[in-house]
Amino acid sequence: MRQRSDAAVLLPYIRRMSGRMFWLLGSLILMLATLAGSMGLLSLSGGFLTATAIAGLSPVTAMAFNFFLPGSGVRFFAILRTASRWGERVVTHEATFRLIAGLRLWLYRRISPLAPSQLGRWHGGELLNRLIRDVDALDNLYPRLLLPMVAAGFMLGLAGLLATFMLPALAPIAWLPFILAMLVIPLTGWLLGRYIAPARLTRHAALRRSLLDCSDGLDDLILHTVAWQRQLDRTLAASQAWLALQMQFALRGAWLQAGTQMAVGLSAWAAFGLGAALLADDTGAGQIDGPWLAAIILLCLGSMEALQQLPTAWLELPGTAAAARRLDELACTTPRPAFPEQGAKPDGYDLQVRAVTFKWPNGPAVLDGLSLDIPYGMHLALLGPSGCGKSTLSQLLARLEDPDSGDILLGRIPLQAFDESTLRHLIACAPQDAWAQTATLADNLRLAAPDASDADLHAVLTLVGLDETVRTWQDGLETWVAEGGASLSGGQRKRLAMARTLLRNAPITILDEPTEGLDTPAAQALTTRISQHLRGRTLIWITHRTIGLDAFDRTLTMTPVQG
Ligand SMILES: Nc1ncnc2c1ncn2[C@@H]1O[C@H](COP(=O)(O)OP(=O)(O)OP(=O)(O)O)[C@@H](O)[C@H]1O
Repeated sequence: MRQRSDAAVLLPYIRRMSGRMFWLLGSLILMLATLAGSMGLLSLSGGFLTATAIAGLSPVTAMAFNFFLPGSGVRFFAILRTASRWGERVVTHEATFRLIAGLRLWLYRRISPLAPSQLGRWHGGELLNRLIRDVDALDNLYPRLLLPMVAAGFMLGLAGLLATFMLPALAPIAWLPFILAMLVIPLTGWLLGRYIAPARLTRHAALRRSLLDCSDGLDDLILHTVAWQRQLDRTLAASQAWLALQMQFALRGAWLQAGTQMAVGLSAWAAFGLGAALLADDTGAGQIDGPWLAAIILLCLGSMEALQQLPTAWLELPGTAAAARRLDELACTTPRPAFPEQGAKPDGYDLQVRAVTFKWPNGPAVLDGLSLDIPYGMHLALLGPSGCGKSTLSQLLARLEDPDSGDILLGRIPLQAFDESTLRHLIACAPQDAWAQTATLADNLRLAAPDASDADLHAVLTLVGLDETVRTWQDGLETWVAEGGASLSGGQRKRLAMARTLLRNAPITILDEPTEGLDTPAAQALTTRISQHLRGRTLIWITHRTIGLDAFDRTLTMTPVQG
């Protein structure tokens, strides 16, 4: 498939600026004022100093010379430059933060409906990279490229017009900074950055992935010395590859910057050479006098102020487009289980699985024509050998995935008819892999029920057999849980996730391997307690263990799909 051009990729991101027009316009006006201040200050000062020097040649002209008008002009430009520079920084930062925050929000909205298996396509580090680094890369587009381009185009065009009007012979030189800004720098920068800027981005992503693998798999990797050494070597190689590109990129940026400065310097010298030949003599013959010529030369030099951001911004532009492409890839993924905005209301809580088949993308066929009735209030134990599809069925029931064919009905209504919020209120599910947020224990529980009181939390912890332990901890419910639940034992993490699910008080609860990591008496006690607690509501209990199964209304043993 042909890759879309950088312009086509970036256009939608430029359109997204429209919501922040007020801030962007403010930023542009202040940027223009800063440039006018800087260029005016330099040019007027040059003209003023030259005029003062000439006036000082004779006492008569020195006495008659008006210092006050140009002096107040210099003061005006100096104050304008300082004040507008400060304002421009404040407003441009505000505009950028708002744009980037809006962009992040847009991206989160696009990816939040994606199923875990869809997001699982990306390495965790890669996802992080796209959410952080790629979004940040787009700030090159707004405050470093588009706004300075518009401001430079306007001011350098104006300066070119002014200089041409004052001395038409200087026109080719006076328009040089404008041509640099609008043509030479964009073209050279884009060509120089065409391959290196996107490669810099992908190498950085590779480095981040490798580093995250180091930290995520630290325990395992250290235990396998060879693997650890190999991982370190890989990370070091990724780091060196990225640094090499950084160096090349910086070098190209420096050359482009130096080339721009040299061109501006040469234009000032050319203006000096050409203007000197046209300088008015004592009799007044000639096209321009000394102070005006000095003003024009310094105006040429002052144009560097308008140009200085552009080389790096253009060099980075292909990288910015690459970042936008990577964001598009994420944002344009169609959510597989798509939920309606306004869904059906439940008419009873009986679950019916009708001839369901399911195969994971690039994976095995897991369910082949499965049919199952789970009337409301039934406690069902789901057993079967590892890999037969128990967790997959729970994901279909919770609508994290949709069946390839067949239907799942809740109160005779297909699951697809419910909006997400309604469905999540009806079916609570604790997946097999228990996850914990880096927060306090109470915060982790209140993810499911933000208004739950401490008494509610203790009650649900008692149910899962964790309350006694928590009460022995110095900070009790306020105990800090380390990243991914690393400060908890496997069994504690599991029970925390289960407690969170039970807090939801849903009519249907699915618990995947709830007794994993518990000894037999503890597993038996937990099964009995939860079964009693959920009596009258539906419970689907996925397990390998046969402990406490007499508490269930029905036991179903799944078998792997053949072939
Ligand atoms: N997200 C996924 N992407 C691709 N394949 C998957 C995914 N999840 C599960 N599978 C595959 O589907 C099959 C059924 O897995 P599942 O987790 O449902 O089995 P299970 O019966 O719950 O196993 P266990 O008792 O070991 O938890 C397995 O072959 C597994 O490799």
